Amino acid sequence: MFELLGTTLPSRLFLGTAQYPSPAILADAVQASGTSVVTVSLRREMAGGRDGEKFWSLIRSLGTRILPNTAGCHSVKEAVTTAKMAREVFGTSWIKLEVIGNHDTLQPDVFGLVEAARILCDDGFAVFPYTTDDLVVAERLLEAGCQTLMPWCAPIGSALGPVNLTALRSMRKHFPDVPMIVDAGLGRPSHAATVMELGFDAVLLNTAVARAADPVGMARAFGKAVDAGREAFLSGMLEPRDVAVPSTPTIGRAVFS
Ligand SMILES: CC(=O)[C@@H](O)[C@H](O)COP(=O)(O)O
Repeated sequence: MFELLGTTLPSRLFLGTAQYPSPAILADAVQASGTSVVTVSLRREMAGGRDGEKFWSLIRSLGTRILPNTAGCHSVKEAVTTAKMAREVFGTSWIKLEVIGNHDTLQPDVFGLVEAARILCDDGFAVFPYTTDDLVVAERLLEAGCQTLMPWCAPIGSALGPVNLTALRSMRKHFPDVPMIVDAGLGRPSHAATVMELGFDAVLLNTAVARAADPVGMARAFGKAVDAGREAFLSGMLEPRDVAVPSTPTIGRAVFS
């Protein structure tokens, strides 16, 4: 169980809803993963000309909490407007805030992010900011009113996994009480387990499941990896050592002469 902003979530895996081969596979993947939160891009789905209301109904029918996002927004104004539309469409004040600053890396524009976060927090939103692993930016987001952080793992869609474990470790250490969901760039279940072992509260991913050869199987695998990583974190892992330490007793060995 995961207590997040006064809500109890049964799973620590958040799943994106884009790029699945079909709506039926999306629904099956969500179920197989055990996720309790799905994120949906208002702007991208509308721009894609999907059958709007039909897609929103499918999302609502999944039985999970919905975390709308501002994916595809490149300015503060665009992100704020999209967040307000999402609040109306889905009846939630939760918003995953993305303000993209670079076309190639899809890196967040951290200046615009802080500005948009402040506007939305002041307007009563619970803002989940998609950010880098920069500690100063994280401080500014918290000062702006965010109660959660979503540090990146790697560029969106890259499947690279945690490219800067040292920075992620440092984020966790500096903000031990802030719920942190590692977002984007996870490619394999082992990546999810790795960040959960560091003590992060949850992970959010999309591409690695939606574009897998078998999205339903991959969704299930990610669900298990998130649980395994969390349990390992809670169980107290050994620190790696440079020297060998026998794992079987060395006293009382049989002597052959
Ligand atoms: C769906 C969504 O919100 C993505 O923008 C998110 O950041 C996931 O990234 P991946 O697709 O790399 O998992």
